[in-house]
Amino acid sequence: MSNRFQQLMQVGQSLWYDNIQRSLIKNGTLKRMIEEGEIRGITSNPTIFNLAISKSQDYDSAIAPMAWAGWSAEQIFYQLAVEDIQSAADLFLPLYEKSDRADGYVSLEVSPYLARDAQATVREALELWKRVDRPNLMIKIPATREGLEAIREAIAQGINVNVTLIFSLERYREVIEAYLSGLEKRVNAGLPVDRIASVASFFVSRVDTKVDALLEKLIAEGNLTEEEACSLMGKTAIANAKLAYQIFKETFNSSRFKRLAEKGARVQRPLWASTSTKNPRYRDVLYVEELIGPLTVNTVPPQTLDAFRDHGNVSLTLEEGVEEAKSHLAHLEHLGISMSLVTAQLEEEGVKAFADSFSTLLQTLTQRKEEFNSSLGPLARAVSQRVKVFEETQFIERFHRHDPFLWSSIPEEQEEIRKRMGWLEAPQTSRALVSAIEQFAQEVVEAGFTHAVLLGMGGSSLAPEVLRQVFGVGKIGEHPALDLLILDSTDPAQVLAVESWSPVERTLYIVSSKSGTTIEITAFMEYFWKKAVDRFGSKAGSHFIAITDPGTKLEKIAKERNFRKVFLADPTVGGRNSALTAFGLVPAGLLGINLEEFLSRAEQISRECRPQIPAGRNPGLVLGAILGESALAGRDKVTLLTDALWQPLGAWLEQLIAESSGKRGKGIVPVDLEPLYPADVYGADRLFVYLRSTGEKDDFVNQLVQGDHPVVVITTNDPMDLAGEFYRWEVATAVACSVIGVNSFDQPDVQDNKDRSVKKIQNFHETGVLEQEKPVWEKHGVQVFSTSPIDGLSLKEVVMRFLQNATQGDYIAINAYLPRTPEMQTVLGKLRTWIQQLTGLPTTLGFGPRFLHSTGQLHKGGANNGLFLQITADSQTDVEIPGMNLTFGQLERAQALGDYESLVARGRRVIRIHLGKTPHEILDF
Ligand SMILES: O=P(O)(O)OC[C@H]1O[C@](O)(CO)[C@@H](O)[C@@H]1O
Ligand SMILES: O=C[C@H](O)[C@H](O)COP(=O)(O)O
Repeated sequence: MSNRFQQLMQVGQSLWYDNIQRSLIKNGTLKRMIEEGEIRGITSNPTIFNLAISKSQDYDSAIAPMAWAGWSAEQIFYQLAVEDIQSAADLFLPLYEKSDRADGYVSLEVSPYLARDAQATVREALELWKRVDRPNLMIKIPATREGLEAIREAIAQGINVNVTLIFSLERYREVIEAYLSGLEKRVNAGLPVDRIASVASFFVSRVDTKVDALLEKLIAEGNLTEEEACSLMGKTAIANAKLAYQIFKETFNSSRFKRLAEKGARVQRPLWASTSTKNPRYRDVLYVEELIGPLTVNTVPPQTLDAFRDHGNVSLTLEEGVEEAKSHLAHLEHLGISMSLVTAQLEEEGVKAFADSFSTLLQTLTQRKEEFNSSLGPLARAVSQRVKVFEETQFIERFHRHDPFLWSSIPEEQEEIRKRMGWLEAPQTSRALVSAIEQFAQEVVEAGFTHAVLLGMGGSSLAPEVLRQVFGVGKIGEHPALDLLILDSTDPAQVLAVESWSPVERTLYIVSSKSGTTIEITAFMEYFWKKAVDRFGSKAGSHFIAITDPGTKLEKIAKERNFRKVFLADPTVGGRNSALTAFGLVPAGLLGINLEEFLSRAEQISRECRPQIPAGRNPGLVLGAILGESALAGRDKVTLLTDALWQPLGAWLEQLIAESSGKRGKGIVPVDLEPLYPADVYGADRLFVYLRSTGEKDDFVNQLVQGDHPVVVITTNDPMDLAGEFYRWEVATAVACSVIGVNSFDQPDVQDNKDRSVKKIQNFHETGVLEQEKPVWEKHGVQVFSTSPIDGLSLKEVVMRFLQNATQGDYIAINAYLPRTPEMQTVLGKLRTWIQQLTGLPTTLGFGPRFLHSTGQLHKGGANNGLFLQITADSQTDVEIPGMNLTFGQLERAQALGDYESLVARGRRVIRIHLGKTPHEILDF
């Protein structure tokens, strides 16, 4: 603590901060200021909140759900204010306790509209007291005539009161009287008074502003010399305050107060408010330096605090010049400046100014709310209705109780659901993993590892991939962290590409499988295990780790093979909800991400999703309402728009949304990385979600909104917010599934695909061929497979014929069993645009077998509104999978064929284009 702050405290004055702003709370500034001893309390008022909310974007993410839920501007304001006040109060709690409840208070003002209504003020004061629910809260009540009654009653009811807008000495006496009689009322009723705190905010600078102006007027009228006026200017406010302090001393030294003090009552400290210097000709710390004395508080705005920190002087000034103060005021009266008139006007103007600020704030909020609301366009009504229903039916309480009826009434499914809700608490429970992961990360970098290859599919691999792309490679202690590549393809070219990326002696292989039996992952493991054994012999295990559920086959293998480490995952969390468990956190730790901070971001949002929070303020719940209502309204294509930072998140969202929702003939179709088209091209089956950081797509979004397309904008720009997004979307997806009526936590149709592939492989082992139908079209080495005849002079024509089957509401999925290289993505991206131009329909692009663990479930289990263009090719090189009597190329083909058959079996519209050895550029129509 700097000397100045220490000295101030030693002479008995507490400095409070006349400022509140969400960013100060979130970014740790407030905590630091408290810990460094700069400030010992906080005051807010409607003007401060207006500034905080209207002039920043700090509150937008909180405003959004409330706006979508249809809340009024006033409801939104109180929610925001209460949140800030609660968070600030929590930060001050240690000081409150350490100072034996002398300091550490945070003030929240009642609505300025109620300043003339005693009863309504008390009602609101009690309501806010209850709602904020913090012992170190002070409710600010203006000291109007009507306010005095409210102050007395509020004190009598046992709440802490900061009496605000005191200007005159007469009113100050009345304020003290209200305080004392409020306490006496309690004592007479046999109630305790020792926990009641109160301050009387005596306004300072505004008095000078007003009196100085009157002095100027006297000069202008020729009734006062400039010299005399100058000797009077800038002195009235301090004189007034000094006399107020004398009243304080007198009253609280009285026997009346002593009787109360014996019962534990505390003095009502004078608080110097309005202490920023308004006249730039005056010293910027004038109203601090001149009012220093014991048992007082001075609340200062940021610029005054900065000035005091820089050059404030501390000496006991408050009791100096009391006589001069009296004669100063007498002099003014003599000049015809009536202090009672001045202070009455100030009170009137003060009430009006706060009411005006409040009105401006409500107008701003109304405007923001309308912007958010209009962005939902045709969905706005249904969404707000849905949130109301959530509130009425205690949806989120049931959600947190893991009530399976929210998703299914089938007993077996319910049993499974009950076991799959652990992710809700992951931001808290996963903290237990942090030190082990950090230690392990340190160990591997010290052992010389520089690369990690994660072998996983779907939920076990997509979160790590997003983490790598969003965060890049950080540091672990002094060492660079590991660079990370995901292998989630059985395409031989991709397996080889991963192999050549990773220097085998310095690569850690992470076998990541919840079930421990996923065929692709087993194949990858065997492939790299053999390489490691060939190279390191019995030490091969030290290059491998596993992340898996307890008791899986993988755990057993890992132990047998002496893996460097096995991280056991939480079995109550399903694969696609596992980002914040070991499946995401181990790779995150190896990338050098600060896990404590990462989890605390998730925790922040998880707190907003708790049952104690009103439904309309719950960001996950409201987003879920939007996704669900949108799907019910036929807008089942959730089209993801992203700024560069969040682009990688799309793939993770795709698997979460598609695999969770796409079943029983229903589902939400995520459309990721689709090229942008003019707004009028999109159909009425779209909901857009814009994951915004820099606002690159703001113009495009405006066009969409103007075109009446619903758009949800989520703005975050710190990579650490990824943790919160994982959580928000997990909640939202589960909620949306409940709205559309599907079980979010199973993937019934994935198994069918797997079974068919396994059967194909068995058959292959018996016959030596992978069984497939006859092509219905063939030219220049390219074959097309379909259940119905199809013809055309060229491949392009065949595809066009196939696409003629599409109608409004359909989507076209390109499912490519090809290596996921940038070149391939470009060619298939062009194909996507071509299809879109031809059909006007949404398109998706997935690489097999990766998408089988993502959108694959939706393709088969969702609504029958997909047309599937499966593409396969003969790989140029192939590689053996050790111990499986199979190559990766054969496995990939078996999976493609299984996928195709599974689609056909479900009556889906599908063709397979087999390119054979023909270069994929042929698809560039
Ligand atoms: O982690 P595992 O059990 O290997 O499963 C990988 C993926 O396969 C699925 O079970 C089915 O696609 C996903 O839900 C999961 O994320
Ligand atoms: O409690 C604090 C007061 O609301 C604040 O100090 C008023 O200051 P101002 O006169 O600078 O608006």
